[in-house]
Amino acid sequence: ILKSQFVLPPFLMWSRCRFRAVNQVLLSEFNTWSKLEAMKKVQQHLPKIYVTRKIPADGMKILNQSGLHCSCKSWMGHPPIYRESLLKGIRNLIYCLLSDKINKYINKSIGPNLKIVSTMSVGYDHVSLEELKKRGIRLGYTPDVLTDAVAELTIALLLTTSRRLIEAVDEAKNGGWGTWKPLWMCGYQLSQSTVGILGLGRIEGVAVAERLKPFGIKKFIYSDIAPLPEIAAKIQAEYVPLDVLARESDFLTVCCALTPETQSICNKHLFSKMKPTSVFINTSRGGVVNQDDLYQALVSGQIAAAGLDVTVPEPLPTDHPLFKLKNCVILPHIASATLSTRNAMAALAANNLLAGLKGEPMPKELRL
Ligand SMILES: O=C(O)C(=O)CO
Repeated sequence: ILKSQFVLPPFLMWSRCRFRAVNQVLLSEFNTWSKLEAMKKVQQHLPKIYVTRKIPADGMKILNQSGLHCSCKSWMGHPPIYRESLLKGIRNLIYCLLSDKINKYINKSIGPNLKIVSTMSVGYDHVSLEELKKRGIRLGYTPDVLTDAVAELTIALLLTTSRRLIEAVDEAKNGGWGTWKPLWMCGYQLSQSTVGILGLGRIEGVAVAERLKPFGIKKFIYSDIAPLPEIAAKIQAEYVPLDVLARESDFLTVCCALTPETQSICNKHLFSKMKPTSVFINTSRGGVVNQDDLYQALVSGQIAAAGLDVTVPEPLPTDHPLFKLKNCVILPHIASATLSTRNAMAALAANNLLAGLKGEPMPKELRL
């Protein structure tokens, strides 16, 4: 009894305290749990943005600071997002890149939830417009902001190819540079030349021509689905059929978008019409060129040289025959790759997405 008198009261006190403490913990846990559940429910109904790659800072900043109620997930891996992750990740809004195929398979697995696609690119050949239209999905893209960067690189690629700069640097490094020789490393000159532009509808064509003009070009000619007199007037370019473009151009630069009409439009028929001194440049999409035909045209001397910033596939396998040719310069799709342009593209794509989320007109929306 003595023992229990001494032992019991503190035990009772302790157990009462313990009960209260446990009760409080349980209560607060219950509160936290119900808050979490409530948050989960709210989250479930929030619009969900899925960003398919680490994007330039300006774009992410706009998404993070939008103040809009939405949940935003990103694929942070360096290689492009895996198809399975893309299918799992996306729900209502996708911020994607030109390397992500948004086609019927994606749309099927997402069902009716997908509302907005915003691509950080001017090209949208990786997106199935038909599928988007069928499902009432809106599409934002990024024209204009990359025009200067693409035009600058087109000029750089054209000069590198026509003046054989890669070959010349290799020769200088590797002991091929002997005494000065009158006909060694001769290339093709821009002054007094005819420049042909395939696709003047996109403003890259005009931007390229404006930059080439100071080189003393004799004549600009262009081909497109139809004459574009207003645009052509800016650079005094003459509209010609495709065959004439091929026949007369000393430099033929491809600026058109990849569409079913332009798929493989640069093929053996076109190359066979070109001069053996002509230089072919493509900074638009690899799909506009039949690469086997281009290879044959280059090895047979049907055309002088080619400069490509785009290929099929991308990346082009390192053992591809085109890499073996000295008269073919291949860049890894870097036409828009300047920091300011990539940030501008990222910001525009973010603003397109947020405008779509608010149900407002996008700054740059493709009418489907
Ligand atoms: O934006 C595009 O479509 C590009 O190809 C970027 O270089």
